Amino acid sequence: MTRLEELLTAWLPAQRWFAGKGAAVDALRIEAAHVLVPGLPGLRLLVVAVVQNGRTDRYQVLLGLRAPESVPDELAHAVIGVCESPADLDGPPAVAAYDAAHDAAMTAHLLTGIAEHRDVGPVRFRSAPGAGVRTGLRSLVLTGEQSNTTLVYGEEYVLKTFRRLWPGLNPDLELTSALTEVGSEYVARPYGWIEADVVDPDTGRSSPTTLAMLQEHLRSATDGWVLAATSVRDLYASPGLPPEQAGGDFAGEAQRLGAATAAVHRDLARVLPTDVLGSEAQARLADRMTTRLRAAVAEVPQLAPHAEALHAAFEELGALGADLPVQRVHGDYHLGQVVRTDAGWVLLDFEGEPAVPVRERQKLSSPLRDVAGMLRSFDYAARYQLVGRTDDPELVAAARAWAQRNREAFCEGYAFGGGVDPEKHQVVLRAFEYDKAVYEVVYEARHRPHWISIPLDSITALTG
Ligand SMILES: Nc1ncnc2c1ncn2[C@@H]1O[C@H](COP(=O)(O)OP(=O)(O)O)[C@@H](O)[C@H]1O
Ligand SMILES: O=P(O)(O)O[C@H]1O[C@H](CO)[C@@H](O[C@H]2O[C@H](CO)[C@@H](O)[C@H](O)[C@H]2O)[C@H](O)[C@H]1O
Repeated sequence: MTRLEELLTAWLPAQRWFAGKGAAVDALRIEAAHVLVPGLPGLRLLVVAVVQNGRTDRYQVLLGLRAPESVPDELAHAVIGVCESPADLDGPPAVAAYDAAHDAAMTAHLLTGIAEHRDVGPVRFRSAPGAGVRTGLRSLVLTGEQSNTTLVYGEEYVLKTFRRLWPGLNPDLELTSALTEVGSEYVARPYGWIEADVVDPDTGRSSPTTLAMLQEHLRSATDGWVLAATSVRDLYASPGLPPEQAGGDFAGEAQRLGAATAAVHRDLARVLPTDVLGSEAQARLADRMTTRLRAAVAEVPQLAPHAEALHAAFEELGALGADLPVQRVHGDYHLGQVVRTDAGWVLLDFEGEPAVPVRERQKLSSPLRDVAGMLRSFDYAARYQLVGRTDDPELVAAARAWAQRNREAFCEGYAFGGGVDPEKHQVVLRAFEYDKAVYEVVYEARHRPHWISIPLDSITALTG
Protein backbone atom coordinates (compact mmCIF):
# COMPACT_ATOMS: atom_id res chain seq x y z
CA MET A 1 0.00 0.00 0.00
CA THR A 2 1.08 3.59 -0.64
CA ARG A 3 3.19 5.21 2.05
CA LEU A 4 2.49 8.70 3.33
CA GLU A 5 5.89 9.84 2.02
CA GLU A 6 4.88 8.84 -1.52
CA LEU A 7 1.65 10.81 -1.26
CA LEU A 8 3.49 13.88 0.00
CA THR A 9 6.07 13.61 -2.79
CA ALA A 10 3.28 14.11 -5.31
CA TRP A 11 1.22 16.59 -3.29
CA LEU A 12 3.77 19.07 -1.93
CA PRO A 13 5.16 20.31 -5.28
CA ALA A 14 1.60 21.12 -6.40
CA GLN A 15 0.99 23.49 -3.48
CA ARG A 16 1.14 27.24 -4.08
CA TRP A 17 3.54 27.67 -1.16
CA PHE A 18 6.00 25.00 -2.27
CA ALA A 19 9.24 26.87 -2.94
CA GLY A 20 11.10 24.30 -5.06
CA LYS A 21 8.87 24.48 -8.14
CA GLY A 22 10.48 23.41 -11.39
CA ALA A 23 13.00 20.99 -9.83
CA ALA A 24 12.35 17.28 -9.23
CA VAL A 25 11.95 16.03 -5.67
CA ASP A 26 14.91 13.65 -5.20
CA ALA A 27 13.92 12.48 -1.72
CA LEU A 28 11.36 13.26 0.96
CA ARG A 29 11.60 12.40 4.66
CA ILE A 30 9.15 12.99 7.47
CA GLU A 31 11.53 14.34 10.11
CA ALA A 32 8.94 14.85 12.82
CA ALA A 33 5.30 13.94 13.29
CA HIS A 34 4.06 15.56 16.49
CA VAL A 35 0.68 14.49 17.82
CA LEU A 36 -0.61 17.90 18.95
CA VAL A 37 -3.42 16.82 21.24
CA PRO A 38 -2.94 13.90 23.62
CA GLY A 39 -5.55 11.27 22.74
CA LEU A 40 -6.11 12.70 19.22
CA PRO A 41 -3.64 10.79 17.01
CA GLY A 42 -5.50 11.88 13.86
CA LEU A 43 -3.96 15.38 14.05
CA ARG A 44 -0.22 15.68 13.51
CA LEU A 45 2.19 18.44 12.81
CA LEU A 46 4.70 17.16 10.29
CA VAL A 47 8.11 18.59 9.53
CA VAL A 48 8.86 17.30 6.05
CA ALA A 49 12.39 17.49 4.60
CA VAL A 50 12.47 17.72 0.81
CA VAL A 51 15.72 17.15 -1.08
CA GLN A 52 16.05 18.81 -4.49
CA ASN A 53 19.31 19.25 -6.39
CA GLY A 54 21.30 18.36 -3.28
CA ARG A 55 19.50 20.97 -1.14
CA THR A 56 17.19 20.18 1.74
CA ASP A 57 14.20 22.41 2.53
CA ARG A 58 11.81 21.87 5.38
CA TYR A 59 8.04 22.37 5.23
CA GLN A 60 5.30 22.29 7.80
CA VAL A 61 2.17 20.23 7.11
CA LEU A 62 -0.71 20.05 9.52
CA LEU A 63 -1.86 16.53 8.75
CA GLY A 64 -5.26 15.01 9.40
CA LEU A 65 -5.84 11.26 9.30
CA ARG A 66 -9.30 9.70 9.10
CA ALA A 67 -10.85 6.44 7.99
CA PRO A 68 -11.38 6.97 4.22
CA GLU A 69 -15.17 6.59 4.47
CA SER A 70 -15.44 9.19 7.21
CA VAL A 71 -13.96 12.12 5.27
CA PRO A 72 -16.83 14.63 4.99
CA ASP A 73 -17.60 16.16 1.58
CA GLU A 74 -16.39 19.60 2.64
CA LEU A 75 -12.91 18.16 3.23
CA ALA A 76 -12.72 16.28 -0.08
CA HIS A 77 -10.66 19.08 -1.69
CA ALA A 78 -8.09 18.83 1.11
CA VAL A 79 -7.45 15.09 0.75
CA ILE A 80 -3.85 14.22 -0.08
CA GLY A 81 -4.57 10.52 -0.65
CA VAL A 82 -5.11 7.16 0.99
CA CYS A 83 -2.09 5.51 2.57
CA GLU A 84 -1.13 2.87 5.08
CA SER A 85 -1.92 3.78 8.67
CA PRO A 86 0.99 5.00 10.79
CA ALA A 87 2.09 2.29 13.26
CA ASP A 88 0.91 4.28 16.30
CA LEU A 89 -2.59 4.91 14.94
CA ASP A 90 -4.92 2.37 16.40
CA GLY A 91 -7.41 2.14 13.57
CA PRO A 92 -8.04 0.85 10.05
CA PRO A 93 -5.07 -0.40 7.95
CA ALA A 94 -5.63 2.40 5.43
CA VAL A 95 -6.31 6.05 6.21
CA ALA A 96 -7.12 9.15 4.23
CA ALA A 97 -4.44 11.80 4.80
CA TYR A 98 -5.56 15.40 4.34
CA ASP A 99 -4.44 18.99 4.89
CA ALA A 100 -5.93 19.62 8.32
CA ALA A 101 -5.62 23.41 7.91
CA HIS A 102 -9.04 23.06 6.22
CA ASP A 103 -10.59 21.09 9.08
CA ALA A 104 -12.11 23.51 11.61
CA ALA A 105 -12.61 20.67 14.12
CA MET A 106 -8.82 20.18 14.12
CA THR A 107 -7.65 23.78 13.89
CA ALA A 108 -9.77 24.64 16.97
CA HIS A 109 -7.09 22.80 18.96
CA LEU A 110 -4.41 25.22 17.80
CA LEU A 111 -6.30 28.17 19.26
CA THR A 112 -6.95 26.30 22.51
CA GLY A 113 -3.27 25.33 22.70
CA ILE A 114 -2.24 28.99 22.40
CA ALA A 115 -4.83 30.17 24.95
CA GLU A 116 -3.67 27.49 27.41
CA HIS A 117 0.10 27.81 26.82
CA ARG A 118 0.31 24.11 26.09
CA ASP A 119 3.57 22.20 25.72
CA VAL A 120 3.12 19.09 23.63
CA GLY A 121 6.43 17.29 23.37
CA PRO A 122 8.78 19.75 21.67
CA VAL A 123 5.91 21.94 20.39
CA ARG A 124 5.17 25.02 22.49
CA PHE A 125 1.97 27.07 22.22
CA ARG A 126 2.25 30.58 23.66
CA SER A 127 0.08 33.67 23.96
CA ALA A 128 1.60 37.16 23.92
CA PRO A 129 2.02 38.84 27.34
CA GLY A 130 -1.30 40.32 28.43
CA ALA A 131 -3.24 38.87 25.49
CA GLY A 132 -6.37 36.95 26.44
CA VAL A 133 -7.18 34.55 23.61
CA ARG A 134 -10.81 33.55 22.97
CA THR A 135 -11.33 29.93 22.02
CA GLY A 136 -14.22 28.06 20.41
CA LEU A 137 -14.02 30.02 17.13
CA ARG A 138 -14.28 28.27 13.79
CA SER A 139 -11.51 28.82 11.27
CA LEU A 140 -11.52 29.27 7.52
CA VAL A 141 -8.50 29.19 5.22
CA LEU A 142 -7.82 32.46 3.41
CA THR A 143 -7.45 31.81 -0.29
CA GLY A 144 -5.09 33.75 -2.49
CA GLU A 145 -1.60 33.79 -3.84
CA GLN A 146 0.32 33.07 -0.68
CA SER A 147 3.67 31.76 0.49
CA ASN A 148 2.06 30.58 3.74
CA THR A 149 -1.35 29.40 4.88
CA THR A 150 -3.47 31.82 6.84
CA LEU A 151 -6.56 30.83 8.85
CA VAL A 152 -9.18 33.31 10.00
CA TYR A 153 -10.85 32.43 13.33
CA GLY A 154 -14.33 33.92 13.52
CA GLU A 155 -13.87 37.66 13.12
CA GLU A 156 -11.19 37.81 15.78
CA TYR A 157 -7.87 36.37 14.73
CA VAL A 158 -5.73 35.24 11.86
CA LEU A 159 -3.29 32.39 12.37
CA LYS A 160 -0.52 32.45 9.84
CA THR A 161 1.16 29.05 9.57
CA PHE A 162 4.62 29.33 8.08
CA ARG A 163 4.95 26.63 5.44
CA ARG A 164 8.65 26.71 4.69
CA LEU A 165 10.56 26.38 7.92
CA TRP A 166 13.83 28.15 8.56
CA PRO A 167 15.41 27.71 12.00
CA GLY A 168 14.95 30.76 14.22
CA LEU A 169 12.43 33.33 15.38
CA ASN A 170 10.37 34.38 12.36
CA PRO A 171 10.90 38.11 11.65
CA ASP A 172 7.15 38.54 11.16
CA LEU A 173 6.57 37.71 14.84
CA GLU A 174 9.71 39.50 15.98
CA LEU A 175 9.07 42.83 14.22
CA THR A 176 5.30 42.89 14.68
CA SER A 177 5.79 42.29 18.42
CA ALA A 178 8.46 45.00 18.67
CA LEU A 179 6.23 47.52 16.87
CA THR A 180 3.19 46.64 18.98
CA GLU A 181 5.23 47.15 22.16
CA VAL A 182 5.98 50.75 21.15
CA GLY A 183 2.32 51.35 20.35
CA SER A 184 2.61 51.48 16.55
CA GLU A 185 -0.79 52.00 14.94
CA TYR A 186 0.48 50.53 11.67
CA VAL A 187 0.62 46.82 12.57
CA ALA A 188 -1.91 44.17 13.60
CA ARG A 189 -1.39 43.11 17.20
CA PRO A 190 0.14 39.65 17.72
CA TYR A 191 -1.79 37.45 20.17
CA GLY A 192 0.41 34.38 20.28
CA TRP A 193 2.50 31.85 18.43
CA ILE A 194 3.43 28.19 18.08
CA GLU A 195 7.07 27.14 18.08
CA ALA A 196 9.22 24.01 18.20
CA ASP A 197 12.90 23.21 18.21
CA VAL A 198 14.02 22.43 14.69
CA VAL A 199 17.54 21.27 13.84
CA ASP A 200 19.53 23.79 11.83
CA PRO A 201 21.15 21.73 9.07
CA ASP A 202 24.08 24.18 8.83
CA THR A 203 25.08 24.14 12.48
CA GLY A 204 23.56 20.81 13.55
CA ARG A 205 22.12 22.68 16.56
CA SER A 206 18.46 22.78 17.37
CA SER A 207 16.90 26.26 17.61
CA PRO A 208 13.43 27.50 18.53
CA THR A 209 11.58 27.94 15.25
CA THR A 210 8.32 29.81 14.75
CA LEU A 211 5.66 27.58 13.22
CA ALA A 212 2.70 29.96 13.34
CA MET A 213 1.69 33.43 14.51
CA LEU A 214 -1.74 34.42 15.87
CA GLN A 215 -2.65 38.03 15.10
CA GLU A 216 -5.55 40.45 15.36
CA HIS A 217 -7.88 40.07 12.36
CA LEU A 218 -8.39 43.46 10.72
CA ARG A 219 -12.04 43.22 9.78
CA SER A 220 -12.29 46.36 7.73
CA ALA A 221 -9.11 45.63 5.78
CA THR A 222 -8.90 45.96 2.01
CA ASP A 223 -5.80 44.71 0.31
CA GLY A 224 -3.54 47.45 -1.11
CA TRP A 225 -3.10 45.44 -4.30
CA VAL A 226 -6.87 45.26 -4.83
CA LEU A 227 -7.25 49.03 -4.28
CA ALA A 228 -4.40 49.86 -6.64
CA ALA A 229 -5.65 47.42 -9.28
CA THR A 230 -9.10 49.03 -9.15
CA SER A 231 -7.57 52.44 -9.70
CA VAL A 232 -5.60 51.14 -12.71
CA ARG A 233 -8.74 49.52 -14.13
CA ASP A 234 -10.59 52.85 -13.85
CA LEU A 235 -7.76 54.53 -15.70
CA TYR A 236 -7.79 51.99 -18.53
CA ALA A 237 -11.53 52.52 -18.83
CA SER A 238 -10.97 56.26 -19.41
CA PRO A 239 -8.80 56.37 -22.55
CA GLY A 240 -6.85 59.59 -23.00
CA LEU A 241 -7.34 60.87 -19.45
CA PRO A 242 -4.32 61.34 -17.15
CA PRO A 243 -4.45 59.34 -13.85
CA GLU A 244 -5.37 62.41 -11.76
CA GLN A 245 -8.52 62.97 -13.82
CA ALA A 246 -9.58 59.38 -14.41
CA GLY A 247 -11.51 58.79 -11.18
CA GLY A 248 -10.30 56.29 -8.61
CA ASP A 249 -6.99 58.16 -8.40
CA PHE A 250 -4.67 56.30 -5.99
CA ALA A 251 -2.13 59.09 -5.36
CA GLY A 252 -3.64 60.23 -2.04
CA GLU A 253 -3.49 56.66 -0.73
CA ALA A 254 0.03 56.22 -2.09
CA GLN A 255 1.11 59.35 -0.23
CA ARG A 256 -0.46 58.18 3.04
CA LEU A 257 1.13 54.78 2.55
CA GLY A 258 4.51 56.48 2.15
CA ALA A 259 3.99 58.33 5.43
CA ALA A 260 2.91 55.12 7.23
CA THR A 261 5.99 53.33 5.89
CA ALA A 262 8.27 56.11 7.18
CA ALA A 263 6.61 55.92 10.62
CA VAL A 264 7.17 52.15 10.79
CA HIS A 265 10.81 52.55 9.74
CA ARG A 266 11.26 55.24 12.40
CA ASP A 267 9.84 52.95 15.12
CA LEU A 268 11.92 49.97 13.99
CA ALA A 269 15.07 52.12 14.13
CA ARG A 270 14.07 53.31 17.61
CA VAL A 271 13.61 49.88 19.20
CA LEU A 272 15.87 47.54 17.25
CA PRO A 273 19.55 47.78 16.30
CA THR A 274 20.80 50.19 13.65
CA ASP A 275 24.19 50.64 12.03
CA VAL A 276 25.90 52.51 9.23
CA LEU A 277 27.49 50.71 6.28
CA GLY A 278 30.86 52.11 5.31
CA SER A 279 32.43 51.70 1.88
CA GLU A 280 33.62 48.10 2.35
CA ALA A 281 30.24 46.91 3.56
CA GLN A 282 28.60 48.69 0.65
CA ALA A 283 30.91 46.90 -1.77
CA ARG A 284 29.92 43.60 -0.15
CA LEU A 285 26.24 44.51 -0.48
CA ALA A 286 26.75 45.25 -4.18
CA ASP A 287 28.60 41.94 -4.57
CA ARG A 288 25.68 40.08 -3.04
CA MET A 289 23.34 41.72 -5.57
CA THR A 290 25.67 40.68 -8.38
CA THR A 291 25.84 37.12 -7.08
CA ARG A 292 22.06 36.99 -6.99
CA LEU A 293 21.97 38.40 -10.53
CA ARG A 294 24.36 35.68 -11.79
CA ALA A 295 22.24 32.94 -10.23
CA ALA A 296 19.12 34.50 -11.75
CA VAL A 297 20.68 34.69 -15.24
CA ALA A 298 21.65 31.01 -14.96
CA GLU A 299 18.05 30.14 -14.09
CA VAL A 300 16.28 32.57 -16.45
CA PRO A 301 18.36 33.17 -19.60
CA GLN A 302 16.03 36.00 -20.79
CA LEU A 303 17.77 38.16 -18.19
CA ALA A 304 21.17 37.80 -19.88
CA PRO A 305 20.87 40.79 -22.28
CA HIS A 306 20.28 43.09 -19.28
CA ALA A 307 22.95 41.68 -16.99
CA GLU A 308 25.58 44.26 -17.85
CA ALA A 309 23.33 47.26 -17.17
CA LEU A 310 22.08 45.72 -13.92
CA HIS A 311 25.59 44.93 -12.83
CA ALA A 312 26.68 48.51 -13.57
CA ALA A 313 23.96 49.82 -11.22
CA PHE A 314 25.15 47.46 -8.46
CA GLU A 315 28.74 48.57 -8.98
CA GLU A 316 27.65 52.20 -8.63
CA LEU A 317 26.16 51.31 -5.26
CA GLY A 318 29.38 49.50 -4.31
CA ALA A 319 31.41 52.61 -5.09
CA LEU A 320 29.02 55.04 -3.36
CA GLY A 321 31.41 56.02 -0.59
CA ALA A 322 28.89 57.96 1.55
CA ASP A 323 27.75 56.12 4.68
CA LEU A 324 24.55 54.12 4.31
CA PRO A 325 22.30 53.90 7.40
CA VAL A 326 20.85 50.42 7.95
CA GLN A 327 18.24 48.97 10.32
CA ARG A 328 15.61 46.20 10.49
CA VAL A 329 13.18 46.57 7.60
CA HIS A 330 10.12 44.80 6.19
CA GLY A 331 12.17 43.02 3.55
CA ASP A 332 9.49 41.96 1.03
CA TYR A 333 7.42 45.09 0.81
CA HIS A 334 4.69 45.29 -1.81
CA LEU A 335 1.03 46.26 -2.21
CA GLY A 336 -0.15 42.77 -1.15
CA GLN A 337 1.52 43.30 2.23
CA VAL A 338 -0.45 46.40 3.19
CA VAL A 339 -4.14 46.75 3.94
CA ARG A 340 -6.29 49.85 4.15
CA THR A 341 -8.50 49.80 7.25
CA ASP A 342 -11.01 52.38 8.49
CA ALA A 343 -8.18 53.88 10.52
CA GLY A 344 -5.58 53.98 7.75
CA TRP A 345 -2.84 51.77 6.31
CA VAL A 346 -1.59 48.73 8.21
CA LEU A 347 1.55 46.81 7.26
CA LEU A 348 1.51 42.99 7.28
CA ASP A 349 3.89 40.13 6.71
CA PHE A 350 7.23 41.33 8.08
CA GLU A 351 8.59 37.89 7.25
CA GLY A 352 10.98 39.14 4.54
CA GLU A 353 11.58 37.08 1.40
CA PRO A 354 10.39 33.58 2.31
CA ALA A 355 13.04 31.95 0.08
CA VAL A 356 15.90 33.45 2.11
CA PRO A 357 17.15 31.87 5.39
CA VAL A 358 15.83 33.61 8.51
CA ARG A 359 19.42 34.33 9.58
CA GLU A 360 19.91 36.41 6.42
CA ARG A 361 16.56 38.12 6.75
CA GLN A 362 17.44 39.31 10.25
CA LYS A 363 20.37 41.31 8.89
CA LEU A 364 20.12 45.09 8.87
CA SER A 365 19.34 46.76 5.57
CA SER A 366 18.62 50.19 4.14
CA PRO A 367 14.99 51.30 4.55
CA LEU A 368 15.25 52.33 0.91
CA ARG A 369 15.05 48.62 0.13
CA ASP A 370 11.41 48.67 1.29
CA VAL A 371 10.77 51.89 -0.61
CA ALA A 372 12.17 50.21 -3.74
CA GLY A 373 9.94 47.16 -3.10
CA MET A 374 6.81 49.32 -3.02
CA LEU A 375 7.86 51.27 -6.12
CA ARG A 376 8.28 47.95 -7.94
CA SER A 377 4.78 47.06 -6.78
CA PHE A 378 3.31 50.24 -8.33
CA ASP A 379 5.00 49.18 -11.54
CA TYR A 380 3.46 45.69 -11.23
CA ALA A 381 -0.01 47.09 -10.55
CA ALA A 382 0.26 49.31 -13.61
CA ARG A 383 1.52 46.54 -15.90
CA TYR A 384 -0.24 43.35 -14.91
CA GLN A 385 -3.52 44.15 -16.69
CA LEU A 386 -1.44 44.70 -19.83
CA VAL A 387 0.03 41.21 -19.97
CA GLY A 388 -0.50 40.14 -23.59
CA ARG A 389 -1.68 43.66 -24.61
CA THR A 390 1.59 45.61 -24.61
CA ASP A 391 1.10 46.54 -28.26
CA ASP A 392 -1.48 49.19 -27.31
CA PRO A 393 0.63 52.39 -27.02
CA GLU A 394 -2.14 54.35 -25.27
CA LEU A 395 -2.50 51.75 -22.50
CA VAL A 396 1.27 51.44 -22.15
CA ALA A 397 1.56 55.23 -21.74
CA ALA A 398 -1.30 55.22 -19.21
CA ALA A 399 0.45 52.46 -17.20
CA ARG A 400 3.67 54.45 -17.17
CA ALA A 401 1.86 57.63 -16.05
CA TRP A 402 0.02 55.76 -13.25
CA ALA A 403 3.20 54.17 -11.90
CA GLN A 404 5.09 57.47 -12.07
CA ARG A 405 2.33 59.48 -10.33
CA ASN A 406 2.04 56.99 -7.48
CA ARG A 407 5.78 56.60 -7.21
CA GLU A 408 6.11 60.36 -6.70
CA ALA A 409 3.22 60.47 -4.23
CA PHE A 410 4.63 57.59 -2.17
CA CYS A 411 8.12 59.13 -2.05
CA GLU A 412 6.65 62.51 -1.10
CA GLY A 413 4.64 60.88 1.71
CA TYR A 414 7.69 58.95 2.86
CA ALA A 415 9.82 62.11 3.10
CA PHE A 416 6.94 64.07 4.66
CA GLY A 417 6.45 61.26 7.20
CA GLY A 418 10.01 61.66 8.44
CA GLY A 419 11.93 59.29 6.16
CA VAL A 420 14.78 60.34 3.89
CA ASP A 421 13.68 61.71 0.53
CA PRO A 422 14.03 58.62 -1.68
CA GLU A 423 14.40 60.68 -4.82
CA LYS A 424 17.58 62.22 -3.37
CA HIS A 425 19.20 58.77 -3.04
CA GLN A 426 18.95 57.62 -6.63
CA VAL A 427 21.98 55.32 -6.69
CA VAL A 428 20.85 53.33 -3.67
CA LEU A 429 17.20 53.32 -4.71
CA ARG A 430 17.98 52.20 -8.25
CA ALA A 431 20.22 49.34 -7.07
CA PHE A 432 17.48 48.07 -4.74
CA GLU A 433 14.83 48.40 -7.46
CA TYR A 434 16.96 46.42 -9.91
CA ASP A 435 17.80 43.81 -7.26
CA LYS A 436 14.10 43.37 -6.48
CA ALA A 437 13.22 43.11 -10.17
CA VAL A 438 15.85 40.37 -10.56
CA TYR A 439 14.33 38.53 -7.58
CA GLU A 440 10.90 38.92 -9.17
CA VAL A 441 12.02 37.42 -12.49
CA VAL A 442 13.09 34.28 -10.64
CA TYR A 443 9.96 34.32 -8.47
CA GLU A 444 7.69 34.56 -11.53
CA ALA A 445 9.66 31.89 -13.43
CA ARG A 446 9.05 29.50 -10.54
CA HIS A 447 5.53 30.41 -9.49
CA ARG A 448 3.72 32.38 -12.23
CA PRO A 449 5.53 31.96 -15.55
CA HIS A 450 2.66 33.75 -17.34
CA TRP A 451 3.66 36.92 -15.42
CA ILE A 452 7.38 36.80 -16.08
CA SER A 453 7.02 39.52 -18.73
CA ILE A 454 6.08 42.02 -15.99
CA PRO A 455 9.49 42.25 -14.29
CA LEU A 456 11.31 41.52 -17.56
CA ASP A 457 9.55 44.41 -19.34
CA SER A 458 10.31 46.70 -16.38
CA ILE A 459 13.97 45.73 -16.48
CA THR A 460 14.04 46.45 -20.21
CA ALA A 461 12.45 49.86 -19.59
CA LEU A 462 14.64 50.64 -16.57
CA THR A 463 17.96 49.68 -18.09
CA GLY A 464 17.14 51.23 -21.44
N1 LIG B 1 -4.26 40.49 10.35
C1 LIG B 1 -4.92 40.42 9.20
N2 LIG B 1 -6.16 40.92 9.07
C2 LIG B 1 -6.82 40.85 7.88
N3 LIG B 1 -6.32 40.27 6.76
C3 LIG B 1 -5.10 39.74 6.84
C4 LIG B 1 -4.33 39.77 8.05
N4 LIG B 1 -3.14 39.15 7.83
C5 LIG B 1 -3.17 38.75 6.54
N5 LIG B 1 -4.33 39.10 5.94
C6 LIG B 1 -4.70 38.85 4.53
O1 LIG B 1 -4.00 37.69 4.09
C7 LIG B 1 -3.14 37.99 2.98
C8 LIG B 1 -1.86 37.19 3.09
O2 LIG B 1 -1.20 37.47 4.31
P1 LIG B 1 0.36 37.51 4.40
O3 LIG B 1 0.75 37.73 5.80
O4 LIG B 1 0.89 38.51 3.39
O5 LIG B 1 0.73 36.01 3.97
P2 LIG B 1 1.77 35.41 2.92
O6 LIG B 1 3.13 35.45 3.56
O7 LIG B 1 1.28 34.02 2.71
O8 LIG B 1 1.70 36.26 1.66
C9 LIG B 1 -2.92 39.52 3.06
O9 LIG B 1 -2.66 40.07 1.80
C10 LIG B 1 -4.26 40.00 3.65
O10 LIG B 1 -5.19 40.18 2.60
O1 LIG C 1 3.51 38.01 -0.26
P1 LIG C 1 4.59 36.98 -0.27
O2 LIG C 1 5.41 36.96 0.98
O3 LIG C 1 4.08 35.62 -0.61
O4 LIG C 1 5.61 37.47 -1.45
C1 LIG C 1 5.91 36.72 -2.61
O5 LIG C 1 4.79 36.72 -3.49
C2 LIG C 1 4.42 38.01 -4.06
C3 LIG C 1 3.25 37.79 -5.02
O6 LIG C 1 2.14 37.31 -4.33
C4 LIG C 1 5.61 38.62 -4.81
O7 LIG C 1 5.24 39.95 -5.23
C5 LIG C 1 5.33 40.27 -6.60
O8 LIG C 1 4.01 40.27 -7.14
C6 LIG C 1 3.15 41.28 -6.56
C7 LIG C 1 1.81 41.18 -7.29
O9 LIG C 1 1.23 39.92 -7.08
C8 LIG C 1 3.74 42.68 -6.74
O10 LIG C 1 2.90 43.64 -6.11
C9 LIG C 1 5.12 42.72 -6.12
O11 LIG C 1 5.72 43.99 -6.35
C10 LIG C 1 6.00 41.64 -6.74
O12 LIG C 1 7.28 41.61 -6.10
C11 LIG C 1 6.78 38.74 -3.86
O13 LIG C 1 7.90 39.27 -4.58
C12 LIG C 1 7.12 37.34 -3.30
O14 LIG C 1 8.19 37.40 -2.38
